Amino acid sequence: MIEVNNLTKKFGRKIVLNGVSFTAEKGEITCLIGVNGVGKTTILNAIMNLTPVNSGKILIDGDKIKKESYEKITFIPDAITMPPQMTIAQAMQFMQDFYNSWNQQRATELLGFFKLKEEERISNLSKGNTAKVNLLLGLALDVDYLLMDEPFSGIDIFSREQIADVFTSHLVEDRGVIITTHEINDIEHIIDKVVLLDNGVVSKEFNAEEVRENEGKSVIDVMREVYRG
Ligand SMILES: Nc1ncnc2c1ncn2[C@@H]1O[C@H](COP(=O)(O)OP(=O)(O)OP(=O)(O)O)[C@@H](O)[C@H]1O
Repeated sequence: MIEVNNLTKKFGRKIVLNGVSFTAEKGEITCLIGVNGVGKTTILNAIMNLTPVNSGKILIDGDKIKKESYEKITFIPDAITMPPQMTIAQAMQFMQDFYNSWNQQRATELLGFFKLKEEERISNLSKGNTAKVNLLLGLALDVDYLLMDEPFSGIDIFSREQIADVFTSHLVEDRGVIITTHEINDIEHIIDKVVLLDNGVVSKEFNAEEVRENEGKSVIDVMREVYRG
């Protein structure tokens, strides 16, 4: 489990996170939702220890993040970090050379799932296919937790659906996934837990299925209540 406890973060005098707490379980997809600039990326960076925080505590399976933690948690940023002149095959080789946790079998399966061609250059890919390669490079690592920043942002409906399908497949099951988004159209069905962020705090944390069953409400219904008051 990832536990985020009372996280505060300031940039200069601007308070971006003002006591954010939530948990994300293994085997579940947790979605951090909030408008642009609410601090979603900052939270992921804080979990990975990529940005200093002012206060608060983050635990991964009960431990503070340490060197070994990077073998069980990975961060997939919202833009691909591989040089554009690389082919997909070269990017995969790079990852294999760099990470002990690279799983070539899963990578090959993901290539097929996303219908990507290894010999294609990253610079020649469409936006949707670039997003898929970016996800492939992260999902092919044998890690327990995956953090993904806006994996559905700015891509067409068919690519969104294909990416959503990968989340409900065996390629992701059993892992703990945290994704961020500012809109949940087309992806509501893949989400287990929702963390709504507003004004530097968690305004609501809930299980999507429970709210659907017990209150007959969709995630969007709850968002409307929270954000529109
Ligand atoms: N390095 C930085 N220096 C100063 N301010 C920053 C820095 N990084 C982020 N911020 C500010 O912190 C706030 C939160 O940024 P963050 O990128 O975490 O938001 P977000 O919710 O991920 O937004 P988006 O949906 O646009 O990606 C924003 O107001 C942003 O301008």
